[in-house]
Amino acid sequence: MLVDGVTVRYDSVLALQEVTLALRPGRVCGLVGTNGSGKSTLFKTIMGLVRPTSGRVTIGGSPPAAARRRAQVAYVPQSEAVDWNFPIGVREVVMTGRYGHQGFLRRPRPADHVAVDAALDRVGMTDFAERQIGQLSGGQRKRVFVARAIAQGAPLLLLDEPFAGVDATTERALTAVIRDLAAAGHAVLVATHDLAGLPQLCDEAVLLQRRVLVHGSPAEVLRPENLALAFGAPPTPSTVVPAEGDAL
Ligand SMILES: Nc1ncnc2c1ncn2[C@@H]1O[C@H](COP(=O)(O)OP(=O)(O)OP(=O)(O)O)[C@@H](O)[C@H]1O
Repeated sequence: MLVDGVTVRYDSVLALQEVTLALRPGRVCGLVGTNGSGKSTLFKTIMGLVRPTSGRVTIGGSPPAAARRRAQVAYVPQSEAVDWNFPIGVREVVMTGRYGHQGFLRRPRPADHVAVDAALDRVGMTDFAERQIGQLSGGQRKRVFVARAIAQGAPLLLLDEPFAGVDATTERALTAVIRDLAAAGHAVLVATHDLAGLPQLCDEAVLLQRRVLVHGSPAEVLRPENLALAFGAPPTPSTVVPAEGDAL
């Protein structure tokens, strides 16, 4: 996946400026920045939901819309972007990740059910498969949407703040799932505000502030002078260094 010199404007707001980023199979790239720094806009642009003012995105050499039609990219949006009152069960949500595999009639085949069961199992949500999504906790909802992305089997996974509002156990579990997906050859871009968790989660990270301030190893991104560039003031050490013995 290549984001090549992408600039995005919403009327008078310059949300992204000349952003260039390549994601490679088998690697997790963290996306870090303040509120409003353009992270969600970058995801939406990669998905083809927002059109760049200039520059372009290619996924496997194709434009985003074509990549989406071929189920080449899976997107887990921020929770606020989902209508939780929509009457749909957990299993059905995960099955929507299989649409790209089901042809025009969208009739699930045995392989689709196998993929959905495996994905639910992978995120520890098998026991909740028949629940309505509106009856789940915030952390359980995150797991369901990650399961949908897993079931889709897309080479490129985009996760917008999967750890927002989840407890430490769920964050560890989701981190392990994301690492496994990379080990299986997926390219993963994950937005997170959890700086302390970056070294466990990512192979590389990007500091975004409308443009790419730094792109490097987690350790490089976490250098105080780099964080000061993005966040304005040096963060306290506890936000940078994982606590000793914290086996995330
Ligand atoms: N549809 C829109 N119309 C106008 N401006 C928008 C729109 N969506 C986002 N913006 C603006 O673009 C900028 C980037 O927003 P974006 O949602 O991409 O940031 P973010 O890094 O995802 O923030 P957060 O961490 O709060 O989710 C912000 O200034 C925001 O107000």
